[in-house]
Amino acid sequence: MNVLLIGAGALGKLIAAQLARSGTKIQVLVRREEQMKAIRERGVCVNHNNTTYTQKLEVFTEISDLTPDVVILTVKSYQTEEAAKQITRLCNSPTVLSLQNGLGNEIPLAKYCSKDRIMLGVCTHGVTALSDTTVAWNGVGEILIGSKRHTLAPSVERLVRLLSAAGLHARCSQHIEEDVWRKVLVNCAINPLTAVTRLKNGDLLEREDLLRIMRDVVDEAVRIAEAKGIKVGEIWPRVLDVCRKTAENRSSMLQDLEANRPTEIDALNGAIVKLAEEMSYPVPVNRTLVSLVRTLSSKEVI
Ligand SMILES: NC(=O)C1=CN([C@@H]2O[C@H](COP(=O)(O)OP(=O)(O)OC[C@H]3O[C@@H](n4cnc5c(N)ncnc54)[C@H](OP(=O)(O)O)[C@@H]3O)[C@@H](O)[C@H]2O)C=CC1
Ligand SMILES: CC(C)(CO)C(=O)C(=O)O
Repeated sequence: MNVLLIGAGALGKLIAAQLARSGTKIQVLVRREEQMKAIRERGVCVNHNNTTYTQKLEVFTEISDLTPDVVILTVKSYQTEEAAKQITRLCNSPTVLSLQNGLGNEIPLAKYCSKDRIMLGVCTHGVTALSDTTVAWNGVGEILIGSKRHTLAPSVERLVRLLSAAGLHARCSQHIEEDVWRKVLVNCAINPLTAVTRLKNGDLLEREDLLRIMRDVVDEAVRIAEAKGIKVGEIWPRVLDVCRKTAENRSSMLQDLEANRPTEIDALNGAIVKLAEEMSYPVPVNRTLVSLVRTLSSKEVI
């Protein structure tokens, strides 16, 4: 099976390196010549559990001659459309797996790829990019893969086996929409609040006032999920558990703000607000956090 991965950031480099190391044929599409040259020269270096390995990778900036069976998308949610357009330039019609966080990544994908070939994934590994060629794999998690249409493309079970053989703990999910929502709800509770306060995830647990805000974020967002017919179950204990297990983390949204990069707020709390508007449900706490994060990430704020 040929796999093409688009986006060699933190998560992409880890997945590509682990797959290549375990013998899967994987090609990687990046968008900068500079990164392509660096990976061709030095390979990708993965730091994990006080050990380091380096893996050579096939890397390109041009997609046109490739014929992958599966495309794995590991760009940020706001980069999906640009990446999806590139998929149309492939010679074939592969299965496309989004491993991105957030709601609605499949919408721009569906403009360019057939819906029955779009698969969604939920990834709970924790990876930080240290450079264009180096990542730190800080948290071992798992990858769930499924389809909103409940029918898995034939290549998916094979991909799940390859990801598992690569040490990435993958499995198929029959309820991927619920799984995506559960992760989104946790990210909605933790990410914007850590971004606004500049606290680590674990610090949120120390403050009653912040816990109350998180609880309100979750309650509002769970109502939206339920109104959409998504059964998410108990989310609050999950939020507390993730805060405890990732206590020393600076959330991805906080890191994005500090590095002056766009954040994924629109695919998280922003998506909740959008759905709430469509249904005329009030979500004041989510709305406030979206405004604060957007303001902080606008160029005018120092
Ligand atoms: N990091 C993690 O631990 C986890 C991340 N996720 C999710 O995975 C997604 C990716 O996250 P992460 O890896 O951290 O993000 P990064 O910003 O580190 O990586 C995104 C990469 O995509 C590249 N890219 C963007 N557009 C294109 C394009 N059109 N063609 C080729 N490459 C492109 C970027 O290139 P450039 O460098 O040139 O900007 C960048 O290298 C997000 O949705 C995130 O929420 C989910 C679970 C865990
Ligand atoms: C789970 C959590 C909150 C870990 O930091 C995360 O996914 C993120 O930072 O985006």
